[in-house]
Amino acid sequence: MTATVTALSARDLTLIDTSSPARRRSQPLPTPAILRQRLPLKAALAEQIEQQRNSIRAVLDGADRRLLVIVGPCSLHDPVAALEYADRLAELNAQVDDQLLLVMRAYVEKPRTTVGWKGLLYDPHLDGSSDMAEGLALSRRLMLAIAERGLPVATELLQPLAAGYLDDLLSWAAIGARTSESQIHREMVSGLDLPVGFKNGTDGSLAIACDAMRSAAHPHQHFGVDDHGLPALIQTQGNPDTHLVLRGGHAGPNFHSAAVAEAKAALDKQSIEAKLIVDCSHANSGKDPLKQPAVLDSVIDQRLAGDNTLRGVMLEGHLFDGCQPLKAELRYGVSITDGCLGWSATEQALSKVAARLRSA
Ligand SMILES: O=C[C@H](O)[C@H](O)COP(=O)(O)O
Ligand SMILES: C=C(OP(=O)(O)O)C(=O)O
Repeated sequence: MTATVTALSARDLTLIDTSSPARRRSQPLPTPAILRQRLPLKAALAEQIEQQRNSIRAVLDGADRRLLVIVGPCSLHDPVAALEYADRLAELNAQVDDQLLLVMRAYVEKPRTTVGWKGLLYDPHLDGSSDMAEGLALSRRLMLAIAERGLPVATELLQPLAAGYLDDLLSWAAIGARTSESQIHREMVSGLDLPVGFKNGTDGSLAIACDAMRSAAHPHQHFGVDDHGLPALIQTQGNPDTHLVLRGGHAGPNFHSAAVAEAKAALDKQSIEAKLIVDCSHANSGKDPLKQPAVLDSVIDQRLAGDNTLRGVMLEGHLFDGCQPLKAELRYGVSITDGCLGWSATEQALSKVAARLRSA
């Protein structure tokens, strides 16, 4: 029976009448194994990524006193602009890496409050054609290119079925505010060999992220698909490298010292060590990207005042300030999802942080 199933090729699968319900149609995609084979991760780059994961772990554990900075576009939509951003970030990295551990946001999946463009992985031509086979390949190519520039790659893992196409390239991942409470995401994290941040809920709830960390630290047995696209019982070992990302909530920001103290108390209640990342964007900036440097400054003030549980920050930055609606004529280097801080303000803000930390 197993032999029959595993012998089916992608072409055979297209010939099977799956009697799709009227509201659903399906189209085969390459499996994770096939995509990884087509766009392989070479041994030297795999070694670099392993070292970068360890460096991030060391910062989060407090063994390395640098500040983790996860920075980059809200979403990647234009490969040329994404790589220009990566080149600039790699250049900045050379000047600040004594104080900051820079990681580039390479977000190819976007969770939507209702509907909207769901990211490069889903719709790489930005026109609703949903060429997901190309989206998967392009996402992998871009992440490889960013990693080849020496930068650690971060992304949000939104669709667990998509993780297997990309997770070997990641040094850090987020579970977003809309999915931290999901058992399926917690199970997935439990099987990932990389540091993962759980965001507080969109309503500001810390408890769901604390529960998520405890769940993801455990081994799980769960339903999934293997690298060859076949249904599988997945058995995970538990992930010890998770942490809380404070992103604010409906009631307002949660980066001020009182909110940070509240987060630490919530973690302490569940006996989880506090290793905090503050997302300077989203509800912490009231969705005004230009307010991110002020949030960043406040985090650095708290760190310099002695709070060494603040181990990292996240910033949404692109080549130019703001955002634009997704339409035919797009401005180069401007986000098509949440507003971002432009490169010059980002560079200035991060250079200032490095200088402040250096002279502390
Ligand atoms: O960071 C991105 C957005 O805040 C998130 O994807 C939700 O976006 P939306 O509210 O525009 O759908
Ligand atoms: C969607 C994001 O964040 P959050 O889950 O906090 O809304 C993001 O960082 O792109």
